Amino acid sequence: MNSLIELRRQLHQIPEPGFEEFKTQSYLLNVIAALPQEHLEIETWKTGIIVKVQGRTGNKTIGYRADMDGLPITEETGFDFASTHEGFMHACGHDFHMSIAIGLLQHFAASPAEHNLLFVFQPAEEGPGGALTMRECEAFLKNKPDMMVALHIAPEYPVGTIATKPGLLFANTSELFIDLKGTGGHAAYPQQANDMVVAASHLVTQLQTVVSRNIDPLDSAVITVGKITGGTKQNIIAERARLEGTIRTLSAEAMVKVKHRIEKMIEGISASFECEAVIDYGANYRMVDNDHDLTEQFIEFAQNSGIAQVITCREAMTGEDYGYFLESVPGFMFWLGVDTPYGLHHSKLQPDEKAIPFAVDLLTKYLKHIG
Ligand SMILES: CC(=O)N[C@@H](CCC[C@H](N)C(=O)O)C(=O)O
Repeated sequence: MNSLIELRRQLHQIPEPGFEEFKTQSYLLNVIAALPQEHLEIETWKTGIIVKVQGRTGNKTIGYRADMDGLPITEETGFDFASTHEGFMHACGHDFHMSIAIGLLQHFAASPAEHNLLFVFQPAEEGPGGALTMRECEAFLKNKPDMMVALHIAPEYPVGTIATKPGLLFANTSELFIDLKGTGGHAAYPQQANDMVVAASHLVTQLQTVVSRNIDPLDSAVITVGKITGGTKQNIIAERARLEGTIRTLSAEAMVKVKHRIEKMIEGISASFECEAVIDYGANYRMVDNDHDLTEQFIEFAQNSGIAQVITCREAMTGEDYGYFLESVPGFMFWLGVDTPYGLHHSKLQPDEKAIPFAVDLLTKYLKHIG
């Protein structure tokens, strides 16, 4: 199992943006090529990989999905195996997700299950959402699974704990990009210009009222503006500003309402600041909707396994393009405890590597059990 920790550390050093996971793909292909090949069919799709393990009877196919991309974060863990890609980091656990998938592949390539297994190494989870097109690719469709399983690391739970629930687990998401264009000018002559830094500041403040004033308090939504850019120099009034953010809702109706309110606010900003305002919603992820029966069966299995603590958790406002797979194949996702004080997308995220052999053990047993 130490080889899996080493593998995770290798992957951790080469985080790459979505659809640019070239080194990651090549590294994984080499690892997979070293496994017993007799029962394997390996195909690539863009920077992703799909590996089928032919089962003993092959009467059904179970998909296992691991995402591959990193995030534009400068790592501050102090690890001696920290990212070698400046400004990029595996800060959402995808190095763990891939390592666990390889651990399962190692086991089942040597000793196939009753049923077929389809390992889906999927690019671009953080954006723009590789699952949406990968679920339509030939390598996936010709072996379309009867059910799918995936996990996500959870910093807040101890190693040995998993958490999930039937039904809604992760939110609907929409990216949010707003471009403002006014008139630039000399800092000393504001009357001749139309300042987009001021317009953007008003807009960010107004956006805070959408959730508090327009969404049913018993429903939930989030609007986060994670990045603002604007202007060119401290003594030049900014001609342009750009807001980049994300919207999260637990219902499709709330997403429609939030977008409607944002559009109205943009009209208002545009009128009051006499500027152009253009909105783009980027990638929209479907909620992760866990199949009731499969999730309950998995919870029961894990509770009886004697190796896992199981928590029935609440839904989270995180997003996952795995929701696209679950739209066409029944299945579920669960949280895997990795016990670190730093949250997902944090530059100091240090998940406990003991979670890797734990997850491989639990899922090996589960994938045999459901055969
Ligand atoms: C688990 C996780 O952190 N997922 C990401 C998904 C990103 C969705 C999209 N790019 C967006 O920002 O809306 C998340 O931020 O929840």
